[in-house]
Amino acid sequence: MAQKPHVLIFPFPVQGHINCMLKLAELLCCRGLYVTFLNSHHIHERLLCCTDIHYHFNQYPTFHFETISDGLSADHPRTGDRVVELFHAINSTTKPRFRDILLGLRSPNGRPPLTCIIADGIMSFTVDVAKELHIPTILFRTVSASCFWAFLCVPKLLETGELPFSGESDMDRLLSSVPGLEHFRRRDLPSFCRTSNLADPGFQVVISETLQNLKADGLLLNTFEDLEESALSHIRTHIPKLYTVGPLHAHLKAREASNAEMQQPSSSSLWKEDRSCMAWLDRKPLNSVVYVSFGSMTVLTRNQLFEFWHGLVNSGKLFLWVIRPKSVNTDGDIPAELLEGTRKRGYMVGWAPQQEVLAHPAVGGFLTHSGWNSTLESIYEGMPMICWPFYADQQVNSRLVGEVWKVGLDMKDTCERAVVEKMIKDLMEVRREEFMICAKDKAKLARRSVEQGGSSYCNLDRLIDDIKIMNRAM
Ligand SMILES: O=c1ccn([C@@H]2O[C@H](COP(=O)(O)OP(=O)(O)O[C@H]3O[C@H](CO)[C@@H](O)[C@H](O)[C@H]3O)[C@@H](O)[C@H]2O)c(=O)[nH]1
Ligand SMILES: C[C@H]1CC[C@@H]2C(C(=O)O)=CO[C@@H](O)[C@@H]21
Repeated sequence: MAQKPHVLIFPFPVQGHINCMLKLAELLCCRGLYVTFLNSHHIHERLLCCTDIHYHFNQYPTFHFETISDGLSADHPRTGDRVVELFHAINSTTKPRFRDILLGLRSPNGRPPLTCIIADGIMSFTVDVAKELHIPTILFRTVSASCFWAFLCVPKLLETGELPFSGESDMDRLLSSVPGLEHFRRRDLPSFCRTSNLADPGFQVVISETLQNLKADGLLLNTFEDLEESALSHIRTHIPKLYTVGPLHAHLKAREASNAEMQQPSSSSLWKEDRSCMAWLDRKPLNSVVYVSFGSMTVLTRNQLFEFWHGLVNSGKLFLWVIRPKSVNTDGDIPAELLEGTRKRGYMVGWAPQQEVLAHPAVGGFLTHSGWNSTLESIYEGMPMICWPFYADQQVNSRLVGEVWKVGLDMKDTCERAVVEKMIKDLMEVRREEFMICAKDKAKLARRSVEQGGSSYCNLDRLIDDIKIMNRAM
């Protein structure tokens, strides 16, 4: 009889990628598959220091962590503004070492040989290395289907002359030459497209990675059919083997709810969660608090910090704000009215248990950078959003929120205090009803997708069946 399948999961080493790929790993372990999860040394150390992840995964005898260098020094900030350095380091250091890891996993100690790889779609070198060793690879792109579609359309946009555009010119012009991008303006394209220089390294990396994704044996997306129907149907014309299995955090929760033996989900935070904010929320009225977080990679200028801060204080609403260590320079004087407004109505933490915060009855709105995990977590909780995208896919996601799903407001490209104040008042009071109707509707669809018989539930089954077929063919 064939041994159980063994999958190597290899995320790009940043928080937003680790979170959803660990959820996938756990879902596969629940179904009895062997999983080796390949972390960078840096990420792994942070996880060990900030979470009980080792203890949590001990419940799965088929799970195993491996580590590899990301090629950067320990003190590199690994923030969004310096992500190109991470790409270069991975290319020069991680890529050659990845081959050795695969060779070692062909006959690992006490575990079956590798059946296939599920690697991050932004590291498509994995497909080439695996092909050499005759190992199938499914890529997991952790962005929205809509963003992935926008990336796939870049060659067409170049051909029709809609790209490149120079500087900040005519940013509100709607795109018109490519099907599936009708709702998007220039400013809603991934931030890497905001360049007149086609040799720009950020632009080059993401576009060439996206085109390379077509050579994998399949593509996984952390989304669900009812949320991004149009983008998904366009992608399928290029990639028929497409598995939508999201929202993964909810998918795992649903499996846990139906299996009394499974432990509660574990945190995979790279910073220590400050749980004191939960007690603060417990003392606040229903739907009264604006939760503010810009994710794991955003950096703010001092001016942006103060604009947001004034806007929040002037809105008169309660707010819980995550200010990640080293994400902004907070040295120097802080205006007295901000300190006073925060003392009366605010609470700040370095890192929060975000999924629990979004599920808390006191929270009524989310001011977010529109990272894809945060967007899905908010959708799942029926939480309306104000979006201030920082970079990459976030410009696309915030347009989906404001214009396509109508579950909030897109504040992109400004954070003037008056705009922040007005949008908070609109979200929490003036236009609350209209946002809540759409948000509740999307939340219902999200929950249905991960229940037995739902699209993501069935697609995960299909993924596992396909992995079993690969295993038999070995
Ligand atoms: O105080 C906090 C703040 C965030 N989170 C969690 O951290 C994750 C953040 O992920 P995401 O919202 O996707 O943002 P980034 O960390 O910025 O993620 C990167 O990866 C994402 C997936 O590809 C992209 O969408 C983003 O643009 C990219 O910056 C989420 O699961 C949050 O729940 C916490 O647990 N506590
Ligand atoms: C590091 C960022 C550059 C591109 C990556 C990405 C993707 O297109 O897959 C999305 O968000 C970021 O985390 C990645």
